[in-house]
Amino acid sequence: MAILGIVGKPNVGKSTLFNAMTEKVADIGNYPFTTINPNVGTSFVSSECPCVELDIQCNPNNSKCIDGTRYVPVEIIDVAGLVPEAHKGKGMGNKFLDDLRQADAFIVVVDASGTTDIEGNPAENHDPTEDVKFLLNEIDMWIYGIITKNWDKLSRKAQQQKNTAKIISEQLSGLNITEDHVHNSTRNMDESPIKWTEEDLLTLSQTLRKISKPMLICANKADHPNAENNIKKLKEEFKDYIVIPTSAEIELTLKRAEAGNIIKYDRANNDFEIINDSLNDAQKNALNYIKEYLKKNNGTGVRDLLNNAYFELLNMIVVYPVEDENKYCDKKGNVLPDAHLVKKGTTAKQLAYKIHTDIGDKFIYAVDAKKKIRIGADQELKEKDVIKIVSAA
Ligand SMILES: Nc1nc2c(ncn2[C@@H]2O[C@H](COP(=O)(O)OP(=O)(O)OP(=O)(O)O)[C@@H](O)[C@H]2O)c(=O)[nH]1
Repeated sequence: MAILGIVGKPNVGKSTLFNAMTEKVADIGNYPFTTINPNVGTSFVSSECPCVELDIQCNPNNSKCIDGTRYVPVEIIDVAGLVPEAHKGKGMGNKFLDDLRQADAFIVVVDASGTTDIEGNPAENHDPTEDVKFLLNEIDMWIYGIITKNWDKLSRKAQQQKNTAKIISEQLSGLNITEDHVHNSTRNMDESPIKWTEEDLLTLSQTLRKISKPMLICANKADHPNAENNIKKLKEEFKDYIVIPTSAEIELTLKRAEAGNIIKYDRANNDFEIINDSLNDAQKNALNYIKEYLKKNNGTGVRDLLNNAYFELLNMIVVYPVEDENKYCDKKGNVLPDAHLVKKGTTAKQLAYKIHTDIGDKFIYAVDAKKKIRIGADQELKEKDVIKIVSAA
């Protein structure tokens, strides 16, 4: 499963966002945490369940379906400890970088209200585009640090063996950087690595960061009056990135009000209903303000953030393997039991391998259950496909 890391300087709202994403609510269910690490949590991406289109009742097993929306669990890491020069081991530098290594993609959280300076202290009119640049630079410098460790020796070895890409990718092992990535990134550089300048190595680090750590920008505290301008600025400055305005605070408030049986939160429609009639005026006013905010901004942005991270940035789709293509169920009769998040381009046979190595090894063909047609091993799957895999017994 692809893991998403939340990063950003202190006080931008990372913990608030992490809690808003990962705190359990009764409705969505109690997923056991897969790890005992307190900064790792389970959240959900959501997409329309095929039960709507097929007009059937589903009984999900590995995910939840609420009013036709399927919630598929994903893992989130709160990567705490980013301070300037974290790459040199300042603050919790090494822990920060270790967590970062585990993430397949990350959400860069910035304070769109401009009320925290580069180190996370209270400020006025701070420009959040600076924070994004600072974070990218930290990661570049971290990669640069790894590549250039023992560079003299390493570059000579690469030169002798005429296999620069292999040697650099080995040096960066654990970062999802392949030999091909390095090969493509060094295409325009001198053939002899011993001739590379510091600038060449920095550019290489940047290119490798872009390949190995896709990111999107979360413009948090979007509820603050100064946020609008800063969000515009972020979108203009980082045209190649997805920028999502969020109010983690409002999302967390709603989630806790839901857990406390004060409201019924209708996530799909960005609305809620108050179900507790003992609220005081201040509480009612706060909830009315939030209702207006949701209407005006199409929600708190937190759901968009997760969906964009998985469906756009990581290019994933949700597919539904079944064992009976007529009843859309597994052996026990559970209808549309499992939702699998897979990379766009995943083939029927690759899905078989994801379910079980044995099923992959003995794959014969698959069936598109919605269309009731046979599909071959190399057929690429589409969003919301319901697939039966036929394998040799
Ligand atoms: N207005 C507003 N305030 C927010 C929002 N999210 C977080 N905050 C506030 O910002 C402050 C910092 O939030 P945290 O979640 O602790 O920030 P952090 O990035 O985890 O900070 P560190 O733990 O120091 O790294 C708190 O006072 C939050 O209440 C938001 O969406 N809107």
